[in-house]
Amino acid sequence: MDESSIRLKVQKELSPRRFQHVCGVVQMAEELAKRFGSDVEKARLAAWIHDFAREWPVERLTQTAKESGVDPSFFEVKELLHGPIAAANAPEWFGIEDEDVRNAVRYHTSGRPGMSLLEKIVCLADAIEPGRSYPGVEQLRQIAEHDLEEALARQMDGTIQFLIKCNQPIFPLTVLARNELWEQVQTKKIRTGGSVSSFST
Ligand SMILES: Nc1ncnc2c1ncn2[C@@H]1O[C@H](COP(=O)(O)OP(=O)(O)O)[C@@H](O)[C@H]1O
Repeated sequence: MDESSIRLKVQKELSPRRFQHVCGVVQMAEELAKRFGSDVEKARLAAWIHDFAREWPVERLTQTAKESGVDPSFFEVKELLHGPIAAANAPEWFGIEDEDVRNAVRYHTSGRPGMSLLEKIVCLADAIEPGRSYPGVEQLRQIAEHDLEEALARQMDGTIQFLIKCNQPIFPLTVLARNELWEQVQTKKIRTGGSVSSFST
């Protein structure tokens, strides 16, 4: 399926507001892919399909997730199911077989340890696309100008803090991803002789 057919299929599935968000993620993912040397086409494809099932009712999400063989851990946090569902069905729905693209879709909300460059890009693009407005997003965009890992680590810190404040469960892979990203940031700074500044949201 070509990109414009995928775009149309996604548009039909989503509310105008959500579709606008997806367009923003595509734009941001392309920008980040160019900036950090990833495959632009793959970044755009993952961004187009990442929220395909985002507006489905929870019954449909759980039913489809079961039928699609989604990892049981995702059932603990229903808000995360739409990613793995789109990833599992990407070959059938969009003709997308690429494992890196599908993993970027699967983990776009939660992240995971050992994220590929493409996974990091899609995850961050989702959080800082031009339509997003929340305290701290501008600072994340500034950091994303030069450091993908630091921007993503700080974004995950923000999500974790938000979930704690709301007494919500935190998907364990997010914590592992966050720890690993900070380690990557520190290692990079030590190598280049810089320091990590503290940051408040
Ligand atoms: N790591 C996580 N662990 C648990 N719940 C999460 C996590 N990340 C996000 N969520 C929940 O999922 C919801 C949707 O997250 P969001 O990033 O807005 O997803 P999307 O980009 O798919 O719209 C959040 O409001 C939050 O309740």
